[in-house]
Amino acid sequence: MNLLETPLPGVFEAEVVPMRDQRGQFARLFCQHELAAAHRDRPIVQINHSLTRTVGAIRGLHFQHPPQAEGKWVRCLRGKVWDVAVDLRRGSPTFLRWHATELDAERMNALFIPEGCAHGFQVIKPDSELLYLHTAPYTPALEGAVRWDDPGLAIDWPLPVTDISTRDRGHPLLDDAFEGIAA
Ligand SMILES: Cc1cn([C@H]2C[C@H](O)[C@@H](COP(=O)(O)OP(=O)(O)O[C@H]3O[C@@H](C)C(=O)[C@@H](O)[C@H]3O)O2)c(=O)[nH]c1=O
Repeated sequence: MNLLETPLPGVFEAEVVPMRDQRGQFARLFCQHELAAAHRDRPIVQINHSLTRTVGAIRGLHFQHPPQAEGKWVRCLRGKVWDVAVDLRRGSPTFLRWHATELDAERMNALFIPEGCAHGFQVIKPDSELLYLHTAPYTPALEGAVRWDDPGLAIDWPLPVTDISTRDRGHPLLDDAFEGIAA
C-alpha cells in the first residue's frame, strides 16, 4: 500500500498494489500498521456499502458532529466515482477548501476523510459501489451536511447532477458566521 498526502491536512489517498496470478488477484484493503500515518490508532467500528446507479448522481456532503465525529476510508468496489473531501475544521489552514480524487474500482484506491471534513461523491460510471470503513458509529442525531452546490465552496463537479436525494438537495447553505466545526 502507498499512502499519499493531499493538500488538505489529514486527508490521505491510499493506493493498493494487488497481487496477481493466474487465478485472479488478492489485495490488502486496510492495514492499521501500513496506514498509521493517516489512520493512527482510531478503531474501525462500522463497515458500510452503497450502490449508486446513475452517472452524474451525487451523494453528500456529509459529516458527523462531535462527540461522534468520524473518520472514514472510502473505496470504490465497482465503477468509478469523483470523491470529494471538504475541510470544515475550525482553525484549519485549509478551512473551506476541498480536495477531490477519482476512486476507481480498477485501481482500488481509497480516500481517508478525517473528523471535521465533509464527504461526498459523484458517479462517473453506472452502478458504482462504495465501501466505507468508519471510525465512529452512525449517529443520526449528530449528522451534519453542507450543500453540494454551496457557492462558498465552489466545488467543481465534473458532470451535471442527474440524481440527488431530497435531503441532500435541501441542506442549508453556509452563512458568513460559519466558523467551522470542532474536530
Ligand atoms: C449513512 C447511514 C445511513 N443509514 C440509513 C439511513 C437511511 O434510511 C438510509 C440512506 O441514508 P443516507 O441517505 O444518509 O445515505 P447516503 O446519502 O449514502 O449517506 C452516506 O453519504 C456519503 C456521502 C457518506 O459520506 C456516508 O458517510 C453517508 O453519510 O440508510 C444507516 O442505517 N446507516 C448509515 O451509516
